[in-house]
Amino acid sequence: MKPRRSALYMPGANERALEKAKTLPADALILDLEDAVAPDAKESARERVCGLVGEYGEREVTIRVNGLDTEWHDADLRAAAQAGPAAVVVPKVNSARDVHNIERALELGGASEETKIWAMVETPVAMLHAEEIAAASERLTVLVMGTNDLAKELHAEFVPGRAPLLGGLSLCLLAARATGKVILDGVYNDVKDVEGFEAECLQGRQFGFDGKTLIHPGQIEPCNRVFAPSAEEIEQARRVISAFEDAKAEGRGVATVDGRMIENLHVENAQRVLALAEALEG
Ligand SMILES: CC(C)(COP(=O)(O)OP(=O)(O)OC[C@H]1O[C@@H](n2cnc3c(N)ncnc32)[C@H](O)[C@@H]1OP(=O)(O)O)[C@@H](O)C(=O)NCCC(=O)NCCSC(=O)C[C@H](O)C(=O)O
Ligand SMILES: [Mg+2]
Repeated sequence: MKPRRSALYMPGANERALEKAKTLPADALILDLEDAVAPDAKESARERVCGLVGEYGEREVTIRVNGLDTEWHDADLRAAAQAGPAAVVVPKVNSARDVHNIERALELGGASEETKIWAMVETPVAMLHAEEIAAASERLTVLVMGTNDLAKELHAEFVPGRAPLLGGLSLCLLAARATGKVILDGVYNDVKDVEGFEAECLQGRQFGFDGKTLIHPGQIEPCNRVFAPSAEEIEQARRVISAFEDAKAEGRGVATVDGRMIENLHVENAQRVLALAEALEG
């Protein structure tokens, strides 16, 4: 299991941030050529970012290219295919056909099979097509929520608890789980609001997201903490597995731990918790 608790965006035009990220403990990095880069800096940012892909050690390094309907998209994908990041992050993916076009462009650009597609889902159409997007390709491994664009398109307001966005978040989560893909939550814009940020991480985790996308180094530590299993959860997972093993040895398919029923499905959850804990240790 590959931990994706935290994925930090870095503007591709910001040399200082790109340098600083070499020492930041985010699980994944998203070198951004889209929203955070002004039009007249797109080409220099593309060159810089593609040259930096190998500079961040073990972490998963991805490149966010410009959207399919922009003048920069084709050149971004060609350059990314050659640079060989862990994934290209493509904004505003709206259909299976979009995914197929990205896949074809990567193949034509000579991308290695190791370079995956992370599709950003951030429009009303994408919410309604989430399953076909997620299922469109084996190369597509991760869905990434774009909650700023989604709120804009919905004419929704940002409110604590994100009630206006919950329908879209749920549809994308259902699509990710139905197709066996990883899914990352959207960004939290107020980089000074630590409490609000942590509450949103917790909400994302409780919903079932695998991790969250971030915009500032200060968001990494709380995000990694919230999305990692706690010592109590690890201990509980071990107890669940052990109680079920004992029950099975006695010919029973059900056990209890602290008065709660344990069946095979709870064991699968416990195994997932332990797998993530081990991946984080290792
Ligand atoms: C949000 C920011 C503009 C805040 O910038 P600033 O006020 O300059 O931050 P600080 O002074 O607190 O920075 C402290 C140090 O940290 C470095 N830094 C800041 N941000 C990053 C980063 N993202 N990665 C790496 N390093 C970073 C600064 O350089 C300072 O370093 P030092 O000088 O050594 O102390 C800024 O944080 C920022 O630009 N964030 C990223 C914005 C971004 O990428 N936006 C696009 C992605 S989000 C998106 O597109 C949403 C999605 O599509 C949707 O629809 O929802
Ligand atoms: Mg967006």
